[in-house]
Amino acid sequence: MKVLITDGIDSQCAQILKQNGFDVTEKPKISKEELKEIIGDFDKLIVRSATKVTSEIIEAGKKLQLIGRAGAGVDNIDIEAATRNGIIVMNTPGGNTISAAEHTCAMMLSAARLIPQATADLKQGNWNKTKFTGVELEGKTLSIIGLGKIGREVASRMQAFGMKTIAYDPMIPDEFAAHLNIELLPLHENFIRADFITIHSSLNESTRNLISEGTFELMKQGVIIVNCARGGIINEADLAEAIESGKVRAAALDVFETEPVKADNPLLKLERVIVTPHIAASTNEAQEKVAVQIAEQIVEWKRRGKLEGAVNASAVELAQAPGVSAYLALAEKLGATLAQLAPSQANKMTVFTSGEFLHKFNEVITAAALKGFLDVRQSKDTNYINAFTMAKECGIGLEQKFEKENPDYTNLIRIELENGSEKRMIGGTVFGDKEIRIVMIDQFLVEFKPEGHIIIYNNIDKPGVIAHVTQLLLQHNLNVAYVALSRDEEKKVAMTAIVVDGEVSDALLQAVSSVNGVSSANLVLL
Ligand SMILES: NC(=O)c1ccc[n+]([C@@H]2O[C@H](COP(=O)([O-])OP(=O)(O)OC[C@H]3O[C@@H](n4cnc5c(N)ncnc54)[C@H](O)[C@@H]3O)[C@@H](O)[C@H]2O)c1
Ligand SMILES: O=C(O)[C@H](O)COP(=O)(O)O
Repeated sequence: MKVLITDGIDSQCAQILKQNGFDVTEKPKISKEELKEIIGDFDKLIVRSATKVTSEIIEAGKKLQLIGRAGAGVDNIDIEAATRNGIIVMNTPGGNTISAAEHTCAMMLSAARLIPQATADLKQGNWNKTKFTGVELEGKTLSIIGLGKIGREVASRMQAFGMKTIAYDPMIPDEFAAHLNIELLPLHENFIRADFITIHSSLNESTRNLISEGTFELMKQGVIIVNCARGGIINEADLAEAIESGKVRAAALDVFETEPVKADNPLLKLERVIVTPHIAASTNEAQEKVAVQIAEQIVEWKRRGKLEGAVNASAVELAQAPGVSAYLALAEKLGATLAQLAPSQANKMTVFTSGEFLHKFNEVITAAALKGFLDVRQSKDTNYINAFTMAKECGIGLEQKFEKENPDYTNLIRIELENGSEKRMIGGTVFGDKEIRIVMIDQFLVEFKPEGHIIIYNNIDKPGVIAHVTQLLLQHNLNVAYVALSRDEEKKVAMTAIVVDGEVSDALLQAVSSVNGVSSANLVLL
């Protein structure tokens, strides 16, 4: 319950958290050295864009469970490192959308009409009416790169100015854009057709340097460019050149490759560039909204386990769906059982789900199976956030498959683990709401509750084997809770799972393995 708040986050954030029993420390101007030194004491960190939550900070945050971003962009947080360490990263979608959209429109109008330059000039005592001749927006084509929450708000506002809106966003369907009166076009066509371009995508590997030397060549002479999304999406050196050459008439920038922007940045020296210091979200309204939103999201998560705004925890979000928890418990047990049955070198896992209900939970079921498996196989903590990264780091190849209906079970989870030629398989289901059962191991159909100390062995199907084994259990004073027997009549082999009421010693397991006809005996602890 210890939360560290850095950057200037509205006081309502701390207030709400304190009212809900959190122990809050506010350090608005913390250095990266101090952050590294103290982060180990906190389980939650809340930031805006100034604090760089690097992998170094994340590794130092031994108790960290959650990094909250009071805002939209999470590019100042090393999501990969957070995910590897099982830490939830959440932002506040929508909290500052309107402010950012309004700022973008203001920047576009200012760039078109040279308002900041004219203001500065007039304040110096001049009266230059011709120097500040601008361009109209009416009838011009505006290209929106990134048609997310802010992009859409900008579109509707600029349509009111009579602009034609086109856009590029690989995640948005044509019909959705058409419904907003926006024509979705390939990226290069946006560049070719636009009179104005505004950027509203996140900064990611596909958008870094999205606008650079080669793309300026495609653009119309005299295009106006606005970036209130993220520095790094437009290559600053190339933009400076394009402005100097006249290709770009004007640029309006709220964000920069390096922030705070350095005084010698060539863009700052260009008359046709207008700039603001990353303030698109800096309104009283937006700051209140994101502060309250992040605090409430954290309280909801802690109080009711409800996860909202997480950017790296889709499996955790799915795990909250009604009816799925018993299947997750089952998947963990199946993973843990397989980890104890299969040879240690086995490294290719396939998780099969069948049944209509399980279809949409494939991902979280796989995360649960991996958690169960890795909890047994390795010492690091695994959770639904880092399960996939952990599996990759352990060299486990992973496949998820959805099978057709199983004739015997409405919903079934099966996991296969392979090691070259050898393959082990385990399957289970849930009876009613919460009765979890293992129902198959390899080719054998069984049925037992995966709980406690379980001896599982294969044997030649002949008289006397079970009698011999139960004799050994008696000698070790062990009560049998449950026995599940199954056989492969064709191959004349059998499999037995015996749930016992106490601990199984190595000596007993060795003795069971040595019983005539038993080919392998394993102890499974669940
Ligand atoms: N300057 C500021 O103060 C300020 C304020 C708020 C948001 N932002 C930034 O604005 C951006 C948009 O925020 P939002 O809330 O609308 O986010 P959003 O997630 O709603 O929208 C982002 C959109 O970008 C799209 N996208 C991803 N990769 C793309 C690509 N290669 N090409 C085109 N589109 C791509 C996504 O599909 C998504 O629709 C973010 O970068 C955010 O950090 C800046
Ligand atoms: O992504 C965002 O939300 C904006 O860039 C705002 O950043 P800020 O919270 O540092 O103003």
